[in-house]
Amino acid sequence: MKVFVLTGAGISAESGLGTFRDPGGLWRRFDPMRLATPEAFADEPEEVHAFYNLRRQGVREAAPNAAHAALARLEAGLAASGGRLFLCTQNVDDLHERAGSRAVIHMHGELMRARCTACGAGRPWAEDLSVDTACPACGRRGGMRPDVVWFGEVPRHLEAIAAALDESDLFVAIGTSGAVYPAAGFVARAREAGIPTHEINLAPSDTAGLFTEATYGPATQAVPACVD
Ligand SMILES: CC(C)NC(=O)[C@H](Cc1c[nH]c2ccccc12)NC(=O)[C@H](CCCC/N=C(/NCCC(=O)O)S[C@H]1O[C@H](COP(=O)(O)OP(=O)(O)OC[C@H]2O[C@@H](n3cnc4c(N)ncnc43)[C@H](O)[C@@H]2O)[C@@H](O)[C@H]1O)NC(=O)OCc1ccccc1
Repeated sequence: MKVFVLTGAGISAESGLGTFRDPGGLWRRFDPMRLATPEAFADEPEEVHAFYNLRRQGVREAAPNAAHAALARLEAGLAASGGRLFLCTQNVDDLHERAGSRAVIHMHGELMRARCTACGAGRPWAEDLSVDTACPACGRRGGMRPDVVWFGEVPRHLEAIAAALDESDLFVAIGTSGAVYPAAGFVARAREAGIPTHEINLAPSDTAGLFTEATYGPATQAVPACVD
């Protein structure tokens, strides 16, 4: 059995990491166009660094929850039975890995990594960034940025994602509102290919109508219930 799982901010909500669009969500409190675009970084780098330093601190202090752990078990179980889990996340936190998941595709990048816009070198990065931070590779200051995908930038691994999606036997979306593309378009692609689709979410998402099955409830209860 080949299972494709797409996760969003909802799977990390019960680990204390805010979602984006829910009441009190990040994009309800901050303007994404002023913080999560390359233009914003060019205009107000210190403001963007302050925003991501705050979120990076939140990720350091968070712990994976029962939903992350259930997916790590599913990965091992499918591998043991000759199948495969393809775990694609929109999340920039590292809670899937810290729960024991081995193969995690971060289509929107990783907050615990930084990249130099001058030489392109990327590396793990757990501390704050600022305009004075020097790139350990080329030494240039002011070019280090969070290694995440901002609005208007091309998401990562799109070819591998499309290939895995097309050959999967089941598509599952967990904790995502279906508001951001191209990720929000995956369920339609799976449906067009005749692949069964299952939504696991606190409430119906913007693309709820495209799923053949749905389980609604907190991820820490719904995901283990579906996996075990
Ligand atoms: C706003 C939207 C309309 N805009 C877009 O989609 C744009 C533009 C666009 C492109 N195509 C379009 C088509 C139509 C319209 C617009 C577009 N897309 C882009 O710019 C993308 C880049 C988008 C990536 C931006 N970066 C993020 N994050 C990283 C940074 C950062 O984190 O700061 S997006 C960010 O928001 C996205 C959505 O958030 P969710 O994870 O779904 O979270 P949300 O809060 O919305 O929902 C939470 C859900 O969980 C549920 N929930 C809550 N608690 C729980 C709980 N306890 N248990 C279970 N569920 C729970 C809730 O009910 C809710 O449903 C995530 O992807 C997340 O990564 N790039 C691109 O298109 O490049 C070109 C291209 C594309 C393909 C090929 C070639 C070229």
